Amino acid sequence: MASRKKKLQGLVAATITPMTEHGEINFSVIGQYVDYLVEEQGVKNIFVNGTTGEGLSLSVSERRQVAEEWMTKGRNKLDQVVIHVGALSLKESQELARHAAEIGADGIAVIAPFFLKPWDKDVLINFLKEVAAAAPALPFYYYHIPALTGVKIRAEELLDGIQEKIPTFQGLKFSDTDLLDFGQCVDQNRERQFAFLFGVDEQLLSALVMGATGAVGSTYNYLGKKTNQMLEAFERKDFSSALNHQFCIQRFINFVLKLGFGVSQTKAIMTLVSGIPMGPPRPPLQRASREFIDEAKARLESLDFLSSTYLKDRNLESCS
Ligand SMILES: CC(=O)N[C@H](C=O)[C@@H](O)[C@H](O)[C@H](O)CO
Ligand SMILES: CC(=O)C(=O)O
Repeated sequence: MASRKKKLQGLVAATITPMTEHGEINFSVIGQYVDYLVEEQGVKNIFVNGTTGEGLSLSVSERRQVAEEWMTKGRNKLDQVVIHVGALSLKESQELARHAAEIGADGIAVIAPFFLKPWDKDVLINFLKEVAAAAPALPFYYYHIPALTGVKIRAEELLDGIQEKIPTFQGLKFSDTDLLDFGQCVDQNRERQFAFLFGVDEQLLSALVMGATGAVGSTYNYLGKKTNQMLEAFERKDFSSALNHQFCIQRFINFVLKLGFGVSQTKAIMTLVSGIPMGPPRPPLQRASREFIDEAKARLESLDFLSSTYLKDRNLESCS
């Protein structure tokens, strides 16, 4: 049985893996990154080596080192560190799961294998079970991201009876816009203490209404503070101000989505907002264009997401 420490709640930043200009991992800024998340964004949970962290583009050895560095630098500062250990090779995934347990992580998460794919629920559960069994004391989260894995097995179906197969199952990270599926995951598991973590940042408010207990996302790296204000408004049942916060966040995300938004752009935006150099992404991803950076910066400023004194006197559609 997994050690039932406190349930993973609130915002979880999907960490970026900082890189040098030469494409090597830049471990030296991770300590600063932890402080930035905690102090500037009010975010104390992280999800390491996921989509945003380019986990699948790193070698197993790099993934181990990145996880270790976050554990070391996060000690006594972060609440929970969840390590994504999904891989195409079950062996590698198990190795990473065992390693996460050894270094004292708070949980592991796994995506569906996406090259030779599981074709139905039982096949997928069997794969996940083998990974979970390699870290029998760690809470296990299934990371549902069908648009990227191509594995479209509904989460609701997967969760049906999952605890009998995977005793350490503790929750779901749901990165999809199907709120029927998400709502049914919550509705059908009310008796269980699962964490329901939503992963589409621009739609989080709707997921909160549907019962989300928290959220994992890339934008919480730099919009954590803003999103926390939305969570607080929701908690005190001030839905109109929660909606204002969500619309404000949407205006930014909508803007960058139209320019073309992914991991490379997340790295550029985080560099801009935090001042911590995140570096380029690893191929096949390409660094964000100069035009993207300039436009994103102007937008961040106009929404008052970037502290900029010179803009203060202008007529802003400020969100604060
Ligand atoms: C595909 C992807 O990376 N999704 C992220 C998490 O799952 C989100 O945090 C998005 O980056 C965010 O919602 C913006 O679309
Ligand atoms: C967003 C997210 O959860 C990830 O990057 O894996």
